[in-house]
Amino acid sequence: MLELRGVTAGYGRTIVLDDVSVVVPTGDAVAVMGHNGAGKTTLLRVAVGLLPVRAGTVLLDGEDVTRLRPNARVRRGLGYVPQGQQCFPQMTTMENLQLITTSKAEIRGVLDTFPALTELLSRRAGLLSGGQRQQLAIARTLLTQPRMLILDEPTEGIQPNVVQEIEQVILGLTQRGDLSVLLVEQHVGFALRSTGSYYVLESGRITAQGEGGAGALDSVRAAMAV
Ligand SMILES: Nc1ncnc2c1ncn2[C@@H]1O[C@H](COP(=O)(O)OP(=O)(O)OP(=O)(O)O)[C@@H](O)[C@H]1O
Repeated sequence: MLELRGVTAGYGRTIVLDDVSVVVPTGDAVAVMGHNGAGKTTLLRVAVGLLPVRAGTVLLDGEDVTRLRPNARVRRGLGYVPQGQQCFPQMTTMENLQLITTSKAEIRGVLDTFPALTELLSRRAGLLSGGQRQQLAIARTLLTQPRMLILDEPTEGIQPNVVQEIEQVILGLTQRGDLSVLLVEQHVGFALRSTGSYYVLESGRITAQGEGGAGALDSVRAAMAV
């Protein structure tokens, strides 16, 4: 379980998150939605330890990790896929995976989740499509064996015709049951389909929260229209 409790954080003199609390229960998937600049990425950076809090606490499986560095949080089971399909472009798909593990069994395991990558193992990551690179970025993070996966706008910058492919992959991950997922998304319909509960973040504050599913669409749209 990941819990952000009363978190305030920002950059320089600017406060971006103001007393924000979010809970991702073990095995569940939670979406955070909000307009551009609402503070979604900042929230994830705080969760991962890339940005210190000014007030509040970050708990991972009940342990206070607020002062722990990102690598210590990764060792405790946190996996982070930042925006932008980040991989090493000059290296092949396989080399990108082998930077995380040389275990053939583990790589085979992750390729079962991303069969589209199997055909692309010898292709340089820089030559993959955005959707393929996103799958590689998620696959690399899964190889670190996270219990809590944090995804920052995985469908951003992906061609509309492959967004659905990414959505299916993420849906599979959120339904695995052994993985908790915190997902930041602008595609409200997709975010609600793939998660059990949601938060709306606007101007650094949580303005709505509830259970996910198609029934929540109107409430979320109303909260985001304000
Ligand atoms: N490194 C930084 N230094 C200063 N201000 C920043 C920095 N990163 C983000 N901000 C500001 O913090 C605010 C929140 O940004 P953040 O990226 O968290 O929002 P977001 O909801 O993820 O937006 P988007 O959907 O556009 O990614 C914005 O006003 C942004 O300009």
